[in-house]
Amino acid sequence: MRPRIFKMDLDIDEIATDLGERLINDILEGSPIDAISAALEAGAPIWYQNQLEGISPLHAATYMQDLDLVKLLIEKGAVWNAVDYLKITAGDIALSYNNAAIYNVIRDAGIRSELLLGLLEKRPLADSSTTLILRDEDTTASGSSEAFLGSKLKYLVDDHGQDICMVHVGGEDVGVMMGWETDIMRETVQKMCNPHPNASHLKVLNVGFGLGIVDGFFQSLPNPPKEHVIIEAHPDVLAFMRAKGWYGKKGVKVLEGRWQDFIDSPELLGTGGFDAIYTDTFSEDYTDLHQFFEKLPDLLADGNSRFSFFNGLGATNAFFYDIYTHISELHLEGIGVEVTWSDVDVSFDAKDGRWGDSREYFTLPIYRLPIAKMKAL
Ligand SMILES: C[S@@+](CC[C@H](N)C(=O)[O-])C[C@H]1O[C@@H](n2cnc3c(N)ncnc32)[C@H](O)[C@@H]1O
Repeated sequence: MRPRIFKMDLDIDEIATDLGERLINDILEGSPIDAISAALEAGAPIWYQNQLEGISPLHAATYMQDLDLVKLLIEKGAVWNAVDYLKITAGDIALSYNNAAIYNVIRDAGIRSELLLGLLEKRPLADSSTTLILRDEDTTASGSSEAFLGSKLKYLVDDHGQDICMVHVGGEDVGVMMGWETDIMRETVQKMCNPHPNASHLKVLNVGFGLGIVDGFFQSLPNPPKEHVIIEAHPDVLAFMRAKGWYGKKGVKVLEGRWQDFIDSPELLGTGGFDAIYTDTFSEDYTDLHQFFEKLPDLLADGNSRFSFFNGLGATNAFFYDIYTHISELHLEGIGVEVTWSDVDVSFDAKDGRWGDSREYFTLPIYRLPIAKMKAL
């Protein structure tokens, strides 16, 4: 029996390879949609990625800019987030052709499938080599909260004078927070607090201190917050905060621990709600962010209160970044919170050595900054 089963497996592999290669070639040669549809009906594997470049039928149809075929393939279950050997998705190809119609079809398929599956499990690695980038499992300090909170952090200033908080992950340094994000943090505080009807007595909540950049901007407002709560979980960051005098600042209250430990506690719920809430953690994934979103109705003071978060998931690929941005908007909308987005140009120093030898976790030229508010009833 065994050799025969083995032989059958081989045959099936060969047939799938043959049909898959043929399917992709036919698409690239412009075969009519009816012929492609018939090939799929006859068993040509829609999931196949060719041997030469690792492209899928969806990549091929997108290269051909054939909207109807793209729709058909999506309808038949094409893998919307397959990446070829160069880590390019069909969405990236549509983007490079500036083909909005095809791009939207693929992006919406991605959004639907992620919403359906409910959860985007693990934060993607910049150098992921799997096909399913959004679901990459990462148990290191960059993707596992437990591993991160048990790791040693380094605070340093690089050759460009940039402040960095670093963690060492499997042979490489990863920035937990880097000085180049200062413009993002400045803009975020401006957009959350200026103007605000409670500007003279703001109540602010920030989750994740890092380098203290965003907290520094809150403190630099013309009227520093009346109450400024900071939740921080990492012992090395807490030591840094103590050394920099944050525990003694007027109005500042440091809650030592994970936000999950405090989210339902009287320390937060007893404040009567916050005027501005920001969250920017590390090693957490979209699932955690989504859980935080769901607590917002209890945490925001009123219709003037604003929420923002570091929108950095998927930020090494324009297509995945767009998917995360849309999914967060849809989830926030689902809990009655509406988001407006603005762009922050972060391309200015991209080639200016801001990464050094560390992992590049944000390689896009534009940061999409969210400002969210409870919808008026
Ligand atoms: C990217 S940094 C924040 C940077 C900050 N926005 C700034 O302007 O400098 C992330 C911070 O979140 C902290 N952190 C990670 N997971 C956390 C959690 N579950 N609860 C609270 N803090 C967390 C990390 O220790 C780190 O200090």
